[in-house]
Amino acid sequence: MYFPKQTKNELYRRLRVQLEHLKVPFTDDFVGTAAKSDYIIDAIFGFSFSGEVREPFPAVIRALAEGKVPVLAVDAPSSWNIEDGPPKDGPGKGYNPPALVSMTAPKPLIKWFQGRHFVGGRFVSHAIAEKYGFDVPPYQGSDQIVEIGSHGERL
Ligand SMILES: NC(=O)C1=CN([C@@H]2O[C@H](COP(=O)(O)OP(=O)(O)OC[C@H]3O[C@@H](n4cnc5c(N)ncnc54)[C@H](OP(=O)(O)O)[C@@H]3O)[C@@H](O)[C@H]2O)[C@H](O)CC1
Repeated sequence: MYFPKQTKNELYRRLRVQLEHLKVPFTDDFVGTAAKSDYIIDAIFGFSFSGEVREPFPAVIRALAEGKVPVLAVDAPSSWNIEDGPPKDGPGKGYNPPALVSMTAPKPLIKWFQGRHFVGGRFVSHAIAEKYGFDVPPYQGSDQIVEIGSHGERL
């Protein structure tokens, strides 16, 4: 777990405590640890991301973009704008990870995404989906994710 910046958000503080109790190892060296990893989950930036990538993240985003280790991004490849998609320059230029999982519903940036796309969030009821105007994808059996194609079809 690379978690360089503590936020005041109580949920993230609790997440850290939970991971420590589970003995999940933490690292300050993202680039070195990433190079030795089999897989990376990118859940750094989502809705809150705006502007240029600030320290200490440029090297992290560059390593994600240029590394050979496969990445699964959560909601947004970090450095992408939720509405406008991938950055035209900066450390995230050219970053298009092989897989993305959209929590609850895909975000507008999905238009630019070229890898495998999954939707997760089976906890959303049909009533809530109807209220906010999105489709609940066809989850199979007890699956918590479903793979969705570029035209919204189940794969
Ligand atoms: N937020 C949610 O409800 C959910 C988020 N999910 C996933 O979690 C990650 C992170 O999502 P995000 O919403 O972006 O999280 P935070 O509000 O904690 O913000 C993270 C930090 O981002 C920093 N930030 C913003 N812009 C920049 C920038 N240009 N350079 C560097 N750092 C930046 C911001 O720092 P500040 O200094 O501005 O405080 C925050 O600390 C993501 O993967 C989401 O998809 C879950 O999916 C569920 C719901």
